[in-house]
Amino acid sequence: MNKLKHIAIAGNIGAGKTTLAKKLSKHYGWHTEFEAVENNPYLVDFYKDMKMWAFHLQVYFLNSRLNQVKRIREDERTVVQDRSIYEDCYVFAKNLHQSGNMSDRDYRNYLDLFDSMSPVITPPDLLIYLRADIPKLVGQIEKRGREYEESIRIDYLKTLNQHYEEWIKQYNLGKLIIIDVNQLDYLQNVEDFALIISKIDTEMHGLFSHQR
Ligand SMILES: Nc1ncnc2c1ncn2[C@@H]1O[C@H](COP(=O)(O)OP(=O)(O)OP(=O)(O)O)[C@@H](O)[C@H]1O
Repeated sequence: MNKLKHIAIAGNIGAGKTTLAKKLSKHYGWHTEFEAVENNPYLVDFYKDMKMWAFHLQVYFLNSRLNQVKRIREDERTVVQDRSIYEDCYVFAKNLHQSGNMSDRDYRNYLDLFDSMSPVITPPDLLIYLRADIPKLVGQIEKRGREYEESIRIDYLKTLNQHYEEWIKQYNLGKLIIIDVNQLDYLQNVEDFALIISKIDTEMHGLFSHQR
């Protein structure tokens, strides 16, 4: 059996990471590490003015995610993490730079900081990427009704999705499961959740599980 100690769930805003992390935690008895959303001192300002707050927010997320990675490593339990540190850098920061919301010098500064941190970043044993198209993301963002997310534009979600696909195509730091969640409702539908469990069980116990 392949022991999984650190599982990370990756995916765009509204993909359903938190819901899945909670369900997996209940099913397997895994401990959870969630994103610090409510106490985030920059998120509300960032959505009002991305150009002004992009760098501050990215540094905040990078630090908070590094602390998560350290806690997970020190924890004896198996932990499921809601979003990996790689997404902050290779999806969100990259997207903000390419869209002109983060200047060249801020982006270089950020990448240097990420490089300096990289010796202490350990990748998850298993990464579960939730792939979702724009209508699904929009539907779920609307459903949860966070006021500060009302200003999110379709373009922003689209370019994030493109960066997600580029990143996942070359991801080779550990086991990877890609789940297309467009037609799934693993919160309400037992069969949909069972499908995900069977994929994870295959990685843990399967004859054909392999290191990518
Ligand atoms: N590195 C980042 N750069 C910019 N925004 C970020 C970053 N990381 C997280 N966020 C923002 O923080 C908020 C919370 O993250 P998100 O909604 O993706 O998590 P979640 O609530 O766990 O999502 P899910 O619906 O998949 O459970 C979102 O508005 C998201 O855009």
